[in-house]
Amino acid sequence: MCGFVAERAHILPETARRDESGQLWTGGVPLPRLAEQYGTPLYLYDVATIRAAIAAYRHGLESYPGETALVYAAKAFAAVGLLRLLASEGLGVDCVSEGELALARAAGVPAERLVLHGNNKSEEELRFALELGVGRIVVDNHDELERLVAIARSTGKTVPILLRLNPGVEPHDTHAYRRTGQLDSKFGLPIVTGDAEAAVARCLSTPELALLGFHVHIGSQLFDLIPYQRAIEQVFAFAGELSRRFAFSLREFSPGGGFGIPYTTEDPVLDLAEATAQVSRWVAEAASMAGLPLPRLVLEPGRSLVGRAGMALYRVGSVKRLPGIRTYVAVDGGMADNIRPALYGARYLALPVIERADRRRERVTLVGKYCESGDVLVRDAVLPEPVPGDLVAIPVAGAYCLAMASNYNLARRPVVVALEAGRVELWQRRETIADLLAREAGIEGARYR
Ligand SMILES: Cc1ncc(COP(=O)(O)O)c(C=O)c1O
Ligand SMILES: N[C@@H](CCCC[NH3+])C(=O)O
Repeated sequence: MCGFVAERAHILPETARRDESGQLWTGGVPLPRLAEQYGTPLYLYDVATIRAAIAAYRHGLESYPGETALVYAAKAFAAVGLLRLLASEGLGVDCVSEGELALARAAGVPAERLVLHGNNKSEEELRFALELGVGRIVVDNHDELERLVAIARSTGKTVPILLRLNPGVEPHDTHAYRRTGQLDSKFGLPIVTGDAEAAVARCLSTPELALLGFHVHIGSQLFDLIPYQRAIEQVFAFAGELSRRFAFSLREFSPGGGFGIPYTTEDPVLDLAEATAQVSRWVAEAASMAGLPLPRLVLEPGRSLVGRAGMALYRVGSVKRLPGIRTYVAVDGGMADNIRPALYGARYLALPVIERADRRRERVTLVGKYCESGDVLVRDAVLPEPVPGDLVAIPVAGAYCLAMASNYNLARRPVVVALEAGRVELWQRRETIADLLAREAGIEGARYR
């Protein structure tokens, strides 16, 4: 691995390297060849990086003296190929819609390893989840609870649930849009207002509901772990209190997901194994302080399992130089496949897929091809003086890029491949124009060519 890759090792997939000719490789595959074969924009996933992240979580969970489980938050990125891989590694899947549930089942994830989340689950979603026999429904609010009671009564099923609590803890080190633990949030039953307790009482008086425990998720892209500690303390103090007053025992607890990952070389780095071990210890301590037996501990990471494994490849199509102002380098993707810079001001690095020692380096603004001035991928990319035809890679594109992709300007969503030990596995083909037209009414049989 040359210095260029070494300096960026923690934001590149684990298997990334540059060969002597300057070509970037991942998973034993030369990326220029990959782009040639599958076209661009292309999203690749390095399987070794995903496996390493799972191993780090498992290692951290060894610090917990009770039963544990890992559940992947599919909202970060969902594809059958990925969910199959995760299921084969023993993970469950957190879903937030019928679509995600269906995809997970299609991938063969056992229903009992599925968890249904959401702050406004429809009756159809709840019924579908019960039909599948999902392992947990995480109830977010009173209205949902009543909906679920009615469905459970009509189907005669007992529903295994967790209550999502709002611990009233605000993580400050992330974008406001990614905070969920504060009282002023649409998510969860607040402890402080008595809503959580009312929901527990409702569950305990409803034989169709099997209340197994509590869930909290305080936010995403978090590096400071102290808010986790405070949320865990809140939940266990509440659970301890409940267990003294009701026939309630906390059998399961999930502190959700949310661990942050670096996107650029300036971002902090959280050691996943250490952070997991820390949270595990806090949960064990909080249970002991509250005089409760150890619950099953369920972690629910999304971004930190797949973010670093993913990389986007684009091809430059036009270069516009405004001397003294800036150089716009436009690639063949942009905000339709990665809305994060526009939505959160998220920062990324751009790397040349082929290093060109013969070209001077130029600071440029990497933009997409969509009809929005805000369609900027990287504001201050440094690349070998770009020309049309160049390939550009954006690392750490594995989470919440394609997951939030749109068909803006009727863009076709990119192809997705997984790379491992020199093998390429197609996870999702590129969307076709026929896919885009398929939902249109009144054009059956019409030709577009
Ligand atoms: C309930 C829940 N669990 C898990 C996650 C995964 O979070 P992250 O991708 O930050 O690990 C999210 C997303 O923020 C979430 O809302
Ligand atoms: N989509 C967000 C995070 C939200 C996590 C889901 N609750 C991101 O890209 O950072």
